Amino acid sequence: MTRNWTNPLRDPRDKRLPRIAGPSSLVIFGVTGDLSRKKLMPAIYDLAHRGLLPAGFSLIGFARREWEDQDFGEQVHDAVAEHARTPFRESVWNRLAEGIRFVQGSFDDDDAFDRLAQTVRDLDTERGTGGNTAFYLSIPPWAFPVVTKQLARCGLAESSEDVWRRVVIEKPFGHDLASAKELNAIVNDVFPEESVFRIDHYLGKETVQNILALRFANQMFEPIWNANYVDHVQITMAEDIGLGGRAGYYDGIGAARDVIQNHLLQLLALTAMEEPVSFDPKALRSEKVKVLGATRAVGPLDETTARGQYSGGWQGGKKVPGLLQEGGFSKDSTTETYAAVTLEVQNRRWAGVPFYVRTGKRLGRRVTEVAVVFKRAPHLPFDSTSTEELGQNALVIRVQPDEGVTMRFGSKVPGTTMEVRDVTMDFGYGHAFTETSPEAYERLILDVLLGEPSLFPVNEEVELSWQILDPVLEHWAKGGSPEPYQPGSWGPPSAERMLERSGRHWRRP
Ligand SMILES: NC(=O)C1=CN([C@@H]2O[C@H](COP(=O)(O)OP(=O)(O)OC[C@H]3O[C@@H](n4cnc5c(N)ncnc54)[C@H](OP(=O)(O)O)[C@@H]3O)[C@@H](O)[C@H]2O)C=CC1
Ligand SMILES: O=C1O[C@H](COP(=O)(O)O)[C@@H](O)[C@H](O)[C@H]1O
Repeated sequence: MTRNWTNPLRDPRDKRLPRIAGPSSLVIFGVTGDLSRKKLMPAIYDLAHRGLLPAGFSLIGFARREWEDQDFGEQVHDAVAEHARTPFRESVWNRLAEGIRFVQGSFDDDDAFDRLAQTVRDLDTERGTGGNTAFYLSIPPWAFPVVTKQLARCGLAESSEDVWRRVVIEKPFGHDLASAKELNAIVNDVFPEESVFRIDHYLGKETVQNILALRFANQMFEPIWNANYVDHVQITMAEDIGLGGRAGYYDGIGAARDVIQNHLLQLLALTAMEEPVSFDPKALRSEKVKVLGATRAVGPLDETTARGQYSGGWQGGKKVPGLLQEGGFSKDSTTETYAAVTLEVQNRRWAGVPFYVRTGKRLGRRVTEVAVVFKRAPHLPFDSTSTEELGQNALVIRVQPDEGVTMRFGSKVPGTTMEVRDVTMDFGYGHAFTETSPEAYERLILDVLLGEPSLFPVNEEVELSWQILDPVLEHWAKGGSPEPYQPGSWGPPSAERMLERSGRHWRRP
């Protein structure tokens, strides 16, 4: 017997309200993993709490542990208690718990997948899920093909007119262009492209979606959003945490594959693309494909890129290990934890404008931002001493943690002389809105259940992103070890030199 989750106060005709998913269940592979515990299970609870899950919604965990449904339920409970964003409500939890099931097995275990297929059928009968099922592959990238093939073998990948089946694949999708193409072929052999949801959780962030609103809902930015006015763009994703506990995934992958190939190139695409004719998923993706197709890494690569690895030292008053001392990393690992690349979008709008992208672990602070830095005014009718403290105008999209937008420009310093100094004007989500942002995974899981594809990159985007990055990765592969950098710093010295060569500097956000 299932109960309805829908909020009776909601008017289904109100277009501003999020849609509620139809009858369905979600299977998570890798439920004992970091992502599932910190993000996926809490996001499902948050969706339930907001009344956005359908009656009879069911959650199936698949993992190697010898668990019963109840043990898995306890794991979900603990993850929710620790990481959910909405308050814990017994009534919400009880309804969610009714639909929690667990299937024990490993990826090469045919019997386990057959049991999974039976569980999906049982849930349709018991809870009215309609057999509609999304399979979330929150597992190491090497396992994407094997799990996809298992789903095909046991008939779980087959949709029909009445029943949908969707697969959600985490990143990184492949480790270079050739392997991404191979993986796409395997996945598309099993699931039609419209049933494949490749996750890039940055696209689920409000502040990232706001890039398009900022650019295309306003008149004042677009006229100057081009090479005539923009000097360069800096895209930064800095983290202060290290990689303790993540060696199994990260060693051999590194910062560029982990983050630049996906999140940062998506940020670049949204910043640089042309206006889509509509917000229809096809129109949106086609503009992203065009801009990624025009993007190249600029050389000579030993001057225009930088690659580093954090060493041991002091960070925030605490002694922290270097990457080579973190558990599970090989003692001679050449995996980079810092990567910076110079890119150019080779079209009329952006010709000659460098896009500098960088990411790193154990940096000075956690911050993600897109900074569009403008050219200097062609003429300054002031004494040179009056403008000593005037920098370049900039528009900074603050993705996180202090979400908002900053505009930097020169202003007269109050007083009897004409002195101009940089000031900033801020828009902050916390001040401007009473509404809270859903967590990225919450939005994306809901979109999967709704079959709404706009926020998921298509295979062409993934492949073009590898095409951009591959020459850099090949160059680095020839070059030996990454350069060490101090924890709490802003990366290796080569990253500073990379910009200094053109008289520019990285921002210190
Ligand atoms: N963690 C994060 O912050 C983010 C992760 N991602 C992506 O999410 C995915 C998962 O990452 P993460 O959670 O960190 O990885 P973890 O290493 O923490 O988890 C991997 C999961 O896969 C399971 N697993 C591994 N091998 C098998 C097998 N042979 N049979 C059954 N289960 C198996 C593990 O089970 P067991 O416990 O039995 O080993 C575990 O549950 C990756 O693709 C990653 O790129 C994306 C964005 C952020
Ligand atoms: O995809 C990833 O993202 C996280 C950072 O996510 P954020 O939303 O907190 O910015 C990063 O730590 C991880 O290495 C990477 O796989």
